[in-house]
Amino acid sequence: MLGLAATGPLRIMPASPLVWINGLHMTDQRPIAVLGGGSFGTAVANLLAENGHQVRLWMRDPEQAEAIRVNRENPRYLKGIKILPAVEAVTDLQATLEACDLCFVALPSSALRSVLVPHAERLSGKLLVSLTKGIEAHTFKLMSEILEEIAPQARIGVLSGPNLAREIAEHALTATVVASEDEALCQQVQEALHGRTFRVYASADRFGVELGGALKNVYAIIAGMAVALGMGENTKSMLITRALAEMTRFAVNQGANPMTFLGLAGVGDLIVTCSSPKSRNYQVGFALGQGLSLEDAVTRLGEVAEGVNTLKVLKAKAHEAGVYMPLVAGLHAILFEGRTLEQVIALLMRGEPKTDVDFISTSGFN
Ligand SMILES: NC(=O)C1=CN([C@@H]2O[C@H](COP(=O)(O)OP(=O)(O)OC[C@H]3O[C@@H](n4cnc5c(N)ncnc54)[C@H](OP(=O)(O)O)[C@@H]3O)[C@@H](O)[C@H]2O)C=CC1
Ligand SMILES: O=C(CO)COP(=O)(O)O
Repeated sequence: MLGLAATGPLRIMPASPLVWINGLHMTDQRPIAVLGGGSFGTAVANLLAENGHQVRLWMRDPEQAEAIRVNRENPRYLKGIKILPAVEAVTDLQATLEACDLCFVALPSSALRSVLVPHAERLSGKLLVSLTKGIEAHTFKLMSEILEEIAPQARIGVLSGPNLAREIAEHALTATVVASEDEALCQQVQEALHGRTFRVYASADRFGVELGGALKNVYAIIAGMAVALGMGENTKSMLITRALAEMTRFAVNQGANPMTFLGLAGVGDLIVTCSSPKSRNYQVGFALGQGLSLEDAVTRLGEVAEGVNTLKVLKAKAHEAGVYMPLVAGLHAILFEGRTLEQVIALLMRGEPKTDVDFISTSGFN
């Protein structure tokens, strides 16, 4: 059986069912796995299928898999989008991992570890690419760090950028970033996903790219809240710009490259998530701004909004690291410390004067 672990340069040609090895094309291409049958997993599975790949879309719920098999649609998470015939909805994770070498992981951050730990041995030597934009509670680990811990013999990367699942599925022109220290992995992911409407850039800053995707969710909650409260465009612009300053300041403190935050996975993803009512984190913020409790806002959404958990762990980590993050502290105070919005706004606006662009310098944590 031919696999990605074969020796020599290996290229998966886009829009072709052929695998190229050392200049020869072969037809027994291994399928690609997408783990997680939510909106993003489904959208990425369709992209891969459009490029000529056989895809195993793994999900835990047999009823949802059956619905996809019968109706060629994911009615719960991506209603109205036709799922291509090359996407096979499956529920046997062991068989999926045995069949595939390249695996995209689109599970919620709360589930990734528990789903994959029982299969740790099977992950050895595979290419594992996390699509998940979250941080593990208690450990503050990013998803690729968890993958690395579970499967030290695997090759690890992340994919992140301004990538609303529905827009990808509807073929809005979209760009993203694959990030890994493993250049060959980046190239393989680019070739597998690059297509007519989806462009994939590469980066070696896996930590920065992944952190950007996780952090921006918190600010999207704030942006949604601001819109629900009828705040203007000046406010939105101030929020996004100061959010970028704050997240970059934190990321630099943690060892990321600040330049990454000027790219698609930094400011790009921050803009789309803070501007679009299609973002689930924005929707949670909007509901909070309408007066719903956090619990009701999350229940009404019924989908993953990673920013809520990220807020909790980020507030604690920023405190521990001594990084100034007033927006994170303010949202945390409203959601978990019983402060009112008015109190927090007053505190933020009347804080001591600061310098504008201060966050690139590792010494200027103000
Ligand atoms: N949607 C988007 O636009 C984008 C999402 N992402 C990231 O992708 C990740 C997944 O989000 P998304 O696809 O949107 O999520 P959705 O809310 O659309 O779907 C969640 C999926 O996760 C499954 N799931 C939940 N818990 C478990 C578990 N314990 N074991 C197995 N499967 C589980 C759900 O299955 P079930 O129905 O059985 O509960 C469902 O298939 C998130 O980290 C998100 O930040 C990244 C970029 C864009
Ligand atoms: O990450 C996303 C867009 O890039 C999706 O954001 P939400 O999880 O808030 O929907």
